[in-house]
Amino acid sequence: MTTPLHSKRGADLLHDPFLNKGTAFTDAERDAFGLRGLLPPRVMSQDEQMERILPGVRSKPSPLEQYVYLVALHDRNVTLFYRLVMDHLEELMPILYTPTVGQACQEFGRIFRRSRGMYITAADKGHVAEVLANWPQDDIRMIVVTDGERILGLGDLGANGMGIPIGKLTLYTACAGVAPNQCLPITIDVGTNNTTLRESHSYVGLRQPRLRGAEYDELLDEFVEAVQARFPMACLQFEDFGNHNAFSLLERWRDRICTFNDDIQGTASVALAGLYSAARISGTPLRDMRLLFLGAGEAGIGIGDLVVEALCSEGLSLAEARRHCWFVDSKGLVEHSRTDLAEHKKPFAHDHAPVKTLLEAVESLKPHAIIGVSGTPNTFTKDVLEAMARERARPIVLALSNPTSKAECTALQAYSATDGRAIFASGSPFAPVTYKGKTHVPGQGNNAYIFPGVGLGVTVSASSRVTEAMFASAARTLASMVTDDDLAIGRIYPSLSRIREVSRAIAIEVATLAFDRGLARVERPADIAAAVTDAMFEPHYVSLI
Ligand SMILES: O=C([O-])CC(=O)C(=O)O
Ligand SMILES: [Mg+2]
Repeated sequence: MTTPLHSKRGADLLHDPFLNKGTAFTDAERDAFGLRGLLPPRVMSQDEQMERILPGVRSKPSPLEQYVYLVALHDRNVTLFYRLVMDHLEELMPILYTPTVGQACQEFGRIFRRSRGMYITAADKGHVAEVLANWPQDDIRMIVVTDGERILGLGDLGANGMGIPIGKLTLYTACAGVAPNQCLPITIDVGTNNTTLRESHSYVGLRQPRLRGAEYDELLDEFVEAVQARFPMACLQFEDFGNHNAFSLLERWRDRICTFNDDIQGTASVALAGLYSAARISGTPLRDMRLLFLGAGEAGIGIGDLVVEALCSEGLSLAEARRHCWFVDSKGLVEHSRTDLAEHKKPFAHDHAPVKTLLEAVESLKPHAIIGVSGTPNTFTKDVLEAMARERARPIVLALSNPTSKAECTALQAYSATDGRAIFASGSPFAPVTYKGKTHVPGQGNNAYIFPGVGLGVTVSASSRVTEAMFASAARTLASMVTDDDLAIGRIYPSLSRIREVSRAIAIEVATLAFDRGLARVERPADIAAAVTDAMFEPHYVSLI
């Protein structure tokens, strides 16, 4: 008699999405686990199941309906879900991630079926540890947490923001093979200031205004400490917090626990990689580029800081490096005479006369790149793009705001206003554009190229910190995987079809850094690359007997 790998039988087994195989349970498993009669008789292979499921997804009339269908598949059979997603990543990523995940958050209450992840609320203050104790798995390695205040570029969606941690963790597994049962999405519900949402009948969160100030800080402190106690090996990723809290939480915790902020650091890393690739096309190296950001929030300042770090490592002084980065926020150019600047913008306030608009800033500064991180669509107007095209042979245009509806311009707008000369990438996917007989393939400058690999490297090494050096290294690794063929079609990132390869390469670099810097909490393996590969989850059914 072999001992079963778990104690579940019968209907309990079928209803456990991590163990369930549906019609793929073998005859021997059906006999051993009391499944006889509970399943239709034909035993199917995973390939045969895929042949049934994929047309099912494709037959749905809208991306949101496809999302709902895929979530239902995940709820009953996690292995088959990941097999499907991994084999059809380019097709399904826009459903499970940006842009559709944005709509899924907006409609979260309406499409809500089975709960996933955890909700910690303002009402749990003083009891957060007890709530976390309710999670059924102990060995959690990756947590993505949001408080829903700034979901993509869509603003305050309160507890409905849960779609984002779920979507990010889906990519951890699909793109990097972080084990799905070691992932935990968490929403901290401190209320919402979105009154329309709060009053709507389908809203799932607390119906109260957001906690602010000391009460918020105390709850978050309690949360982080409770996470450390309950899941000491977990990496805690902050996602889609409002600017103020995002910066202050990162400052508070980055040197004390294993944590990072994806919107600040992950986005920075993917943008830096894109600039390295764009330099290969334009012939102007990063150290000679002037960058103009639209938006001076998490993404903008995060990118600025990482660019500065990269330039300093090339020998520039801090002051010189900062002068490569200019920012326009909602009040105009960030410059010395401004008295209204938030702390995080001040290092980038240079000497310049006041300028009100992006167009004037482009005309005055003649940047090599404009980087849209404002969450405001249609801000890279025809005038702005034409001004870029006048000054630069190959203007770099990064419209990074998500979802697609918030992009600063479309791919077609970028190419047509610059006579096809723009080096364009966007946060959310755009289809290829054929302009004057040439087909341009926009790259997706999304932190999805970065965080899964960083997370895998951190888990394999059980790193106690996530460092800036890891994001700089991830950017270099990502850029090194961009081929001349990619650049020839205008794509400054590798094809999404290579994202597992990319994530694996990043993970190896990140884990190596953790071991080299003494941050790892496990013994150094003889072969780090092999250890990373071994750690990657594969969505194959394992025999239960
Ligand atoms: O989720 C994404 O697509 C990228 C991101 O972090 C954001 O826009 O907040
Ligand atoms: Mg985000």
